[in-house]
Amino acid sequence: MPSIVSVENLRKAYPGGFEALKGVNLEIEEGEILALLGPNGAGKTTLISTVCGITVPTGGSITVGGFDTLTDYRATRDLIGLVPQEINLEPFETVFNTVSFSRGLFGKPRNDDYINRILDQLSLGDKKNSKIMALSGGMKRRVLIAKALSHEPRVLFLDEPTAGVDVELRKDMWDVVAELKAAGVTIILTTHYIEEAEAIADRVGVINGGQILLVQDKSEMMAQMGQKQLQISLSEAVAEVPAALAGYELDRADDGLSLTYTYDTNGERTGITTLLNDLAAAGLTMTDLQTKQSSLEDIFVGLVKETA
Ligand SMILES: Nc1ncnc2c1ncn2[C@@H]1O[C@H](COP(=O)(O)OP(=O)(O)OP(=O)(O)O)[C@@H](O)[C@H]1O
Repeated sequence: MPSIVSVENLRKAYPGGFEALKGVNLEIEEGEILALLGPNGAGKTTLISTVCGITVPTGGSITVGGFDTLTDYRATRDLIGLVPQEINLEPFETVFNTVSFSRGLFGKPRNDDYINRILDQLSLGDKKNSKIMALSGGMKRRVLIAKALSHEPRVLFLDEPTAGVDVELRKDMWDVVAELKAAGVTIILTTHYIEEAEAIADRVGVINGGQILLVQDKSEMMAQMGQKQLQISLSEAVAEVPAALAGYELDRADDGLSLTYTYDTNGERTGITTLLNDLAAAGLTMTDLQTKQSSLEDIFVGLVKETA
């Protein structure tokens, strides 16, 4: 699939010298949902702002729909909708006008049918004449999405769409995102929530310290999550893994009191039975066994720790 957004060696140093982006490369495919996962201060908002032309990079280049964000700013900005983290709506304005004005700001001719369609799609149809101040927090977030879609962008950036939102509303937002994807919009969202990335993304990018550490298909991540670990507690510490068990690639704990065996739950055989027999044959006595499923969270925490 062709890239709709292409980010090459992107750098951003803020005045004062702090480098929030340190050479980011990222290809976003048309029609996908990409989740950018990263801890506070990782550079997610800076990356989005730079692609949207709000923040000027100090190095590298970005194209959107083939246009350069610096030399063809207008063309790229027209292709992008941005849903910001903060709710910044005019409280006394109606929902319809809020969204329709936003379209006007992009120089697009008035199109009430289109605005009504997105309001319906976001379940705001019956609120179109309500004032913003009369809406719940969840509805205000939907208005932000409607505003971002008002000029018919092809790419939608959602910056922490469900931060501070309750579980039910979060699921609601996930449904909205899935519907937008079905309507052909490419979606990039930033999130702290690993389960959010797991639930809705096609691909997941992990960002930390201004660098993209990994971008992977969610299904590949699922395959990684298929890995399980068996922790074997021993009655006596071992100084090293016995040579007879070398084939199992066991990890020895620092105190020598346990060994961890990693196996693939998707495989035909786990190898556990033979391992336990070989352990006994090597003269080791077990006091306990524990299994642990590695999750996207483990992968994420491990990656972020490595680069901390
Ligand atoms: N205008 C600015 N001037 C100086 N430093 C900034 C500025 N904006 C952001 N930073 C710094 O750049 C780093 C990345 O910030 P950014 O907001 O992009 O992170 P983030 O991943 O979006 O974090 P969060 O999840 O907390 O929103 C942070 O260390 C932040 O303090």
